[in-house]
Amino acid sequence: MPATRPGPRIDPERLVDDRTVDALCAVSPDDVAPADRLTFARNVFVPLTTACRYTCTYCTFYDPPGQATLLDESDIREICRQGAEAGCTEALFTFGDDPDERYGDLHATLDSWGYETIHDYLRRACAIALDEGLLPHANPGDQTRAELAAVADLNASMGVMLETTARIRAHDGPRGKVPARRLGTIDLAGEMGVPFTTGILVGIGEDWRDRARSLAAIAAMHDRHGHIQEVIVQPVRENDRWSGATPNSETMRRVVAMARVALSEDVSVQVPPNLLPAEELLDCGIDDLGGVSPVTDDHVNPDHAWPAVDRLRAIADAGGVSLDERLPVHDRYVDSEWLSDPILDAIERDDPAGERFRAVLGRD
Ligand SMILES: O=c1nc2n(C[C@H](O)[C@H](O)[C@H](O)CO)c3cc(O)ccc3cc-2c(=O)[nH]1
Ligand SMILES: C[C@H]1O[C@@H](n2cnc3c(N)ncnc32)[C@H](O)[C@@H]1O
Ligand code: MET
Ligand code: SF4
Repeated sequence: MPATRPGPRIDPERLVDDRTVDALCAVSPDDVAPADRLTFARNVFVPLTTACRYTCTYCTFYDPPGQATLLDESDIREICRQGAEAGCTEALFTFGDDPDERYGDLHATLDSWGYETIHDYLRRACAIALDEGLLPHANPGDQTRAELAAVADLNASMGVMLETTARIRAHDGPRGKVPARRLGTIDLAGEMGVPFTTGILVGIGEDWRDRARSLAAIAAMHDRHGHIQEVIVQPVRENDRWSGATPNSETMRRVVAMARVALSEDVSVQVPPNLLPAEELLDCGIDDLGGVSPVTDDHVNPDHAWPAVDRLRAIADAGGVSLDERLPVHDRYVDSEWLSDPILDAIERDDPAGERFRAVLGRD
């Protein structure tokens, strides 16, 4: 049995009352106003390691012990260099949650490189990204305070998908994600003033009340700390490990509208344009299309290619709204209250990367 992941927990049942859930369950797309613009970011996806202590049954990203990959420094540098050359602004570090003791080889390799944990190595990876002219956005799953503190100042923003507050079969067993632990991470990030991305995964066994509760829990986190910059409403997609259907358009329309009503206006509602037809959601309150990559695959959903920016523009045109590029951290967080000196320096520096970052900010 793996040891339970340490760190704070927040019980979602205590955070959200039934009346709020009832009210959100009554929301329909007719209740929301369409946004007047769409934003997106250009990124590279850097899959630091495919080793993971969890085994979410919808996920093909993780590899079992003995088969997991670990990028070395030159791999990381090369991906980032290509991204910067292609005009990207973001290095998205998405990888397995804190690999446990089953992954002996990985820990031996990290040790031989001088790192105690994957979190220590993430700090190095973020430094490489900055050095190559990209802003890091790390998505490392559950975090303790010490782990967040070890990397927060080298990230423009960070994120963890809540997925759902519900207890579902996809997260069952000793290697299942614990919603209270995910909420604990989101809360910690708020306490530490980290601009944060989170979201829900739709269609993994949760019901409508669970969706409402999950969105209301995220809203409660934002009420506490003001740090939620965007909420991703993501449909689960079929793959070799998950044969359940993807949610249909009607479901996605209703859940996006629910997100728009649950969250305050300063929180963006994002849908991933490679996983669903975003055109069908423009009137339900989305205002962001997330990160797309001209260079790398979406390693979590590798069968779903990123659309080109021209395609995003066609989506925006179809809805009669503007399309604006943004940095991984949303504009309203680009100040010294939210960002560390190393990140602000990178944005303000008189070098090609700084110019690229400021040009994107100026366009917004
Ligand atoms: O689970 C997450 N996925 C994040 N994603 C990934 C994306 O939304 C999808 O979850 C994956 O690409 C899977 O299809 C991002 C993608 C971007 O291009 C830019 C930022 C993010 C941020 C997150 C994040 O914080 N958490
Ligand atoms: C990086 C994020 O990708 C999402 N994720 C994991 N597996 C799938 C899938 N089959 N379909 C869609 N999203 C998925 C989870 O929400 C995770 O947090
Ligand atoms: C590839 S999944 C994304 C990162 C992390 N393992 C999580 O589930 O939050
Ligand atoms: S979704 Fe993240 S936590 Fe779950 S198995 Fe995949 S990599 Fe691990």
